[in-house]
Amino acid sequence: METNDAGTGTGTETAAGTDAAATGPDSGEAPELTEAPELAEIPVEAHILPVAELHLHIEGTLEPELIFALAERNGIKLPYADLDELRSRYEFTDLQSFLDLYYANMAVLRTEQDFADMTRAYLSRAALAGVRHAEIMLDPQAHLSRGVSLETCVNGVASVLAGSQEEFGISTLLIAAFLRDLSEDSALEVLEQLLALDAPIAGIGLDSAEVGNPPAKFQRLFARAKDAGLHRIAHAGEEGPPSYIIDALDLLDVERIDHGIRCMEDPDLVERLVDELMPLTVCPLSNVRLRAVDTLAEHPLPAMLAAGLNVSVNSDDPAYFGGYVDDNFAQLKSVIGLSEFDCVRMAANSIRSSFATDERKAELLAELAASGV
Ligand SMILES: Nc1ncnc2[nH]cnc12
Ligand SMILES: [Zn+2]
Repeated sequence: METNDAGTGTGTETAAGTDAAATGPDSGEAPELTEAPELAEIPVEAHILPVAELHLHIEGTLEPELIFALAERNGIKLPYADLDELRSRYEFTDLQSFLDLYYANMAVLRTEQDFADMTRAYLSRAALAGVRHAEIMLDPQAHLSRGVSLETCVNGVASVLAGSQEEFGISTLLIAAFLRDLSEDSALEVLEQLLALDAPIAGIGLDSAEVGNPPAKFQRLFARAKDAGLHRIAHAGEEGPPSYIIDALDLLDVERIDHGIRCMEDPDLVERLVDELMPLTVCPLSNVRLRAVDTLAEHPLPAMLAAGLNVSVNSDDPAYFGGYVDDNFAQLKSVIGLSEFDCVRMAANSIRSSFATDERKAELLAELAASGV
């Protein structure tokens, strides 16, 4: 088997080849992982609320153990000697410093089996965190640019999502996220390929380097997605200014804003978001690790709740940011004294703001009401 070097992936390449066989490992049945990745330590919580996870990048769930296991299976030489050396890189100064490592580590994802194993690992951990519905983003362009085909990444993830309710008790939807530091033409090309494949996607998202890549760049993409009957979400106001949130609403017609924390700098925008009940998928541990806020104690979430915004708690890239949804809730409780009432309120927000069917939402809200908190 060929040995590939990791560490060269980037979110700034143009989507290119789509033939995994050209650069991937030997074709044929992938061997099962011999060693199951160890789960992160699960905090013992008195109450784990049933929630919907609405902001989750599946590639951001690649735990260090799984990165090493997949590298070994695929004959890829990692630029880290061991787990400790890899973990020592998890000190981020901003979004881009994280994205560099996030894209580099994707080098270990070569086959459908790899994408399936990553997805299964997330769902088994998420079930313990109380996640009962998950809307999962996948970055197809980040795989195409490495020579991994759309079919490989989409089928690998989707094959596990298809059975997620039976296997993990989690209903799921797949969202194709587009890299905003690439061109709109590249995104449109990939969206057309996804539609031609009849890929099981419920919507599109917009992620990667925010500043300098405003929503205005992607108006044709979002119009096409709406035309195709797809849901629409976008990262906005994570590092970018409040005007990016306004433009995501006005120019992209999004149904949810991912992050959105910088809305608090614009009182008129806050009033509008409250009036429109616009969901904001907040990721507290992510914001601290990417230095969007200095400390959890200074996170705007309490002010957002006080303003009446429709906020939910999400994990973003849990393998990189120190925790899953339950960890986010636990730290919010212990550090900023978030009340049980606000936790339940945000759990209900997450369910109501999801793209699940009305029937599934009713089921989950009943489960939340019966959870005894
Ligand atoms: N927090 C984040 N912001 C923008 N793009 C991302 N891709 C993965 N995580 C992201
Ligand atoms: Zn995100």
